[in-house]
Amino acid sequence: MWRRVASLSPMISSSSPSRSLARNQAAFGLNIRESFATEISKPEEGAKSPFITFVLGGPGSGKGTQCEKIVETFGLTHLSAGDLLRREIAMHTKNGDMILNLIKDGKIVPSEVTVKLLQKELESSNSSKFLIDGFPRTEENRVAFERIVGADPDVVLFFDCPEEEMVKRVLNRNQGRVDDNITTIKKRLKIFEALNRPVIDYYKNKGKLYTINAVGTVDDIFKQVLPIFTPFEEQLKQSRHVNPKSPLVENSS
Ligand SMILES: Nc1ncnc2c1ncn2[C@@H]1O[C@H](COP(=O)(O)OP(=O)(O)OP(=O)(O)O)[C@@H](O)[C@H]1O
Ligand SMILES: O=c1ccn([C@@H]2O[C@H](COP(=O)(O)O)[C@@H](O)[C@H]2O)c(=O)[nH]1
Ligand SMILES: [Mg+2]
Repeated sequence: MWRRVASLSPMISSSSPSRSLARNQAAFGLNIRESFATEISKPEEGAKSPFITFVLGGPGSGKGTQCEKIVETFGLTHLSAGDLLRREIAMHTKNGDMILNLIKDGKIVPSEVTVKLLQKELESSNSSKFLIDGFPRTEENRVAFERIVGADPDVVLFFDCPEEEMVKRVLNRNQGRVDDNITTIKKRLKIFEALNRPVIDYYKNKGKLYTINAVGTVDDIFKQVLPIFTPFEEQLKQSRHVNPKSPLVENSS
């Protein structure tokens, strides 16, 4: 579905993003002029663009939980950026130790690393509809994805949750994550406000953002998610659905 078309370096021009954003990113150890040579992919000639949903929200806002329900119902392929990074740690790849140290500290992994992991998953998948969970974390991530992968999201979900609820959920999560402790959570919340808010605002201005009140039961929250995908039903139907219970599966009789 995808083909590599060019290499890119440097990735970000000096004119974007804004100076205040640059200061924010620098404060959290990011280098907005980070330049790297990498491959740009584009959907193959004649192929339909994939349907991409970005799933945003603070730590513990319920992104992963709601993604599971979206997958069950609509058959999108779930790509969690955090899970891909944790897999690198578990597999002791060359970036594993660096990723572990950043995650422990609640910091953002360089765009090149995360975008390449996502790109690999997108390119090797037979699916044409994706839920990209926990990405982009920063404006730099967003620009890197657009330029390297060559795709824009169709939908951006933002799970809006008060900090104290997020902290409570993360501390009760019990999945053995190295970043589920109060010290790291405080850092992640700060980084979320400073670096992810501008991304949320960007998609709001583009009319692509759907804000969901993430307080309530999992099912109540999903009731807000369901109608967001209704206008895309036809588009989502055109690709194969993995779940036979999906309301979007065409009747085979
Ligand atoms: N609506 C909800 N009410 C109460 N608990 C919830 C709700 N949704 C999810 N949880 C629980 O909160 C915890 C965090 O949820 P989840 O892992 O889905 O969040 P997340 O946004 O993916 O977090 P992270 O960014 O840290 O990966 C989990 O233990 C999950 O079971
Ligand atoms: O695009 C990304 C996604 C994640 N990270 C790092 O991983 C942790 C955990 O991410 P979750 O989405 O909460 O699973 C996050 O705090 C970052 O340290 C990243 O750098 N870039
Ligand atoms: Mg998650």
